Amino acid sequence: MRVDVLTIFPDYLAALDLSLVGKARRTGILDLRVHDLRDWATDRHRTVDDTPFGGGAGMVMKPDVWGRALDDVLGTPGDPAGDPAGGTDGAADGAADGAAGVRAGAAHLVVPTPSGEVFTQRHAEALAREEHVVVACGRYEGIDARVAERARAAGHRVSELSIGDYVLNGGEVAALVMIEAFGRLLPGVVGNPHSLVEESHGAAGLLEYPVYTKPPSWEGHDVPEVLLSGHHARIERWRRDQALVRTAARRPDMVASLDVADLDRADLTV
Ligand SMILES: COc1ccc2nc(C(=O)O)sc2c1
Repeated sequence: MRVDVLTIFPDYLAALDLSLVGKARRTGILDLRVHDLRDWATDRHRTVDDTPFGGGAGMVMKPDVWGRALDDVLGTPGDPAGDPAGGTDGAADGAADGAAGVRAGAAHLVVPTPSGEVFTQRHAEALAREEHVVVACGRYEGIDARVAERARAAGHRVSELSIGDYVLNGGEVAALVMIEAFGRLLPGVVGNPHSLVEESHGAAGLLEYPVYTKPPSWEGHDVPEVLLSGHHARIERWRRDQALVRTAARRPDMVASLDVADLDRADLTV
């Protein structure tokens, strides 16, 4: 999988050299390239912003600079120079803003923005199935709206996504979050793929149960007996019940999509 990140702060993405995503880069699972948007500016000050039409505070990122950068990085759908050979239109619904007009093999453009759809594990799963993702990190008051419009018109899937109901100073932190979230789902990145099922927001659709390790008793706090019993069926049931209780208590919004039979059977007194 190829991921390109465009930003005026390339060093912000240095964290992606570390840990599992860094290992995925070194082993070739993830081809991650970070670009300085100012390389596509044409004036000697490498200007990327200008005043907003209609007035208002702050500056807006210039469409021409982004257009040149995205032409180089997104490539033209079906153009081997721009997209990895054999790119498939693999993004499932949910990660995009409508499949209409998307061309097979076109790179998926992700634009972090506070005005975007909230990024969830479902988006991560869909993006992990893409061959080529480009992340456009905005700064100032944002990127001229015509940039996303032009990419859609060229046949690219464009997803404008927010990592939550708060506002950051730019798209880089959101890019780090999203790239880690979908990068870790790529085959071979996480050692034990089964752990992807049981983790919070994973395939089970629940928050994760509490975890413990040695010592069995620590400063008067004991590990639940069942986990020391060696009775795997009881342990599995206890973990499932804990996940249900936690989800019901902390994320009632997630409970709606659960299997009612599971809820009925659960020992919610745990
Ligand atoms: C100007 O670019 C920005 C500014 C704030 C911001 N906040 C985000 C969020 O996901 O909360 S993405 C993002 C991009």
